[in-house]
Amino acid sequence: MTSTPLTLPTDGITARIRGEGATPWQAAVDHRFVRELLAGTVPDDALAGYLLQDQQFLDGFLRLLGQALASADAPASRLVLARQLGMLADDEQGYFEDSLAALGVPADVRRHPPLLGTTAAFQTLMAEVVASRSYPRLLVLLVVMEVLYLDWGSRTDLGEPTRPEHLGWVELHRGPDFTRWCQWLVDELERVAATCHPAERGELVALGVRTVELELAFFDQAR
Ligand SMILES: Cc1ncc(CN)c(N)n1
Repeated sequence: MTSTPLTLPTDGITARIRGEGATPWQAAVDHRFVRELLAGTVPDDALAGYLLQDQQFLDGFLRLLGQALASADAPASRLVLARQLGMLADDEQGYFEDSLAALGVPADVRRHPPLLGTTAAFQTLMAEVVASRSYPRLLVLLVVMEVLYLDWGSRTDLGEPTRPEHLGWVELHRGPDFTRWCQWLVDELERVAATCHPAERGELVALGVRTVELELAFFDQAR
């Protein structure tokens, strides 16, 4: 269940983050919300509540990606990040709009959703890392946020949902394009972290584990 469709160097920083954050990582990938989403049994109010929070998370995530683009040390990296930003603005934002409408969330709630505690904590963490402009730190957050989602999205042992609101969220987090993006993020973090001082690598691992813990809390908040 903790396997990943990615190739991770066994002695790399990604493996260290996954190792030191193994308990919350595994709990998130096997969360009740994930199991019900993949089985197609998640209650509408739980999914709507989660999506209202995640749409606010997306705004911080876009800033994170935008700062990574600005901080990247190579033009080729900027192009990869720019393509992903475009995908999120089109496909992911479109999914939110269609699904929140299909779930019957009133327009005024969609416009002014409540901001819950873990979402606010995520926004604070993302803002802190954006302000640092540190490409390795930005990559740590992106790797955890994306690879953890790839890990649950790639599970095949929990069923296959049929409703578009369920399947759409799964499809955004699995498959060849998302896997390629996650592998690129991992490779980029490994490349950049290899040039960091060992003490800085230790700080990056701690930042990664803190992010894993917030991912678990985000699912707990939903269900
Ligand atoms: C909370 C959270 N973490 C990660 C992802 C994947 N981009 C997400 N949509 N939401």
